[in-house]
Amino acid sequence: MNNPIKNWWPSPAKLNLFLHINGRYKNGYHQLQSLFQILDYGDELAFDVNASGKITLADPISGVVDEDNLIIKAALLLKQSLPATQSNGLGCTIHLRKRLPMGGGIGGGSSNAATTLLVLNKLWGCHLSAEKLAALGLTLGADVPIFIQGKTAFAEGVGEKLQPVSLPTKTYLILFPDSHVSTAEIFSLAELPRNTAKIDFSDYSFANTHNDCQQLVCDRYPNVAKALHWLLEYAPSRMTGTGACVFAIFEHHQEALDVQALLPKGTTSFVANGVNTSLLHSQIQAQIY
Ligand SMILES: C[C@@](CO)(OP(=O)(O)O)[C@H](O)COP(=O)(O)OP(=O)(O)OC[C@H]1O[C@@H](n2ccc(N)nc2=O)[C@H](O)[C@@H]1O
Ligand SMILES: Nc1ncnc2c1ncn2[C@@H]1O[C@H](COP(=O)(O)OP(=O)(O)O)[C@@H](O)[C@H]1O
Repeated sequence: MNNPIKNWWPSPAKLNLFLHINGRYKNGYHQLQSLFQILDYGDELAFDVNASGKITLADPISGVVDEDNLIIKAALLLKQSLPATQSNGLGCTIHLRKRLPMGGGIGGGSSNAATTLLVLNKLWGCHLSAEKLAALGLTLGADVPIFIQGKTAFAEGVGEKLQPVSLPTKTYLILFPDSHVSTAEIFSLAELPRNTAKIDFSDYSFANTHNDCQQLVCDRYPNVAKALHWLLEYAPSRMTGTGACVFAIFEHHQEALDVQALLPKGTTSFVANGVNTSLLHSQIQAQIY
C-alpha cells in the first residue's frame, strides 16, 4: 500500500513590487527592471517517484491540458537534459494543491515549474547545479529563474539577471479581480510605455517606482482598476507583473487582516508576508537524501 502521508513542497507566489520597462530586445522580449518579492504563501506539490519512465499529474488543472502544464513540461525538460543512461526509467506521479489564481501576475505556473525542477533534481539524483536548472527553467518562462534562486531579488534583463536583496518584512493583501490578463497581449500593445530610465537599486523606494503595465491594464480591465482603487483607500498599492492581481503593503499582519475583513463579499484575496528566502529552499536544505 502507498504511504498516504505525503511530503508537500512549497511553490510560493511572488509580487513585482515595481515593474519598469526600459526597452525591447531584437527578439521582441522586453528589457525590464523589477523587484521580485517572494511570499510565504503559495501552491504545494508532492512527488511520488517511481521507475515506470512515465510522468503523471494526479491533480490536473481545469482548462490546462497536461502537455501544456508547466509542471509536466518541467519534469520532461529535466529528464531530457540527462544522458539516456541516467534518464531511463525515471518516473513520477505529481500531486498538486493549487491555491494561487492563474494568470494573476503572481507567478504560480513559473513557481510550480521551479519547484518541480528543484525537487525532482534531488529525488531523481540528477545533481544539476542551480545555474543549470535556472537556464532550463528560463526556456519555460521568464519568471522561472527567480523561483529557482528562491531569493527576493532585484531583476534586470528579461527577469533572469537577479541580484538578491534583503527587504524589511512587510505584509501584503493581494486581490485577484477575477480577470485573466494575458502577459503576451499586454507586451504586444503599441501604447505600452517602453522607455523608463534605468534606476540604481540603491535609489529604490516604493514611492519612486511604478508599474509600466498598470495604466494599460486598468484601461482594459475595469475590475483591475476597481480593485486597485479600493485598496488605495487603505494603503500604498500597485498591480503586480502584467496583472491581474493588485496588492497593498502593510507594516503589520493584523492591519492587512483588518482591511481584508472589509472587502466586498465574494472578492478573492489572500494575506501573505514577504520573505527574503523561499520556504521551498529552507525545506530542501533541511531534507536528507
Ligand atoms: C513581466 C512578468 C513580470 O513578472 O509578468 P507576469 O507574468 O509576472 O505578469 C514576467 O517576467 C513574465 O514572465 P512569464 O509569464 O514567465 O512570461 P513568458 O511566458 O516568458 O512570456 C510571455 C510573453 O510575454 C512577453 N514578454 C515576457 C517577458 C519579457 N521580459 N518580455 C516580453 O515581451 C513575450 O511576448 C512572451 O511571449
Ligand atoms: N502549473 C500551472 N499553474 C498555473 N498556470 C499554468 C500551469 N501550467 C500552465 N499554466 C498556464 O500558464 C498561464 C500563466 O500562469 P501563471 O504563472 O499562474 O500566471 P502569471 O504568469 O500571470 O503569474 C496560466 O494561465 C495557464 O494557462
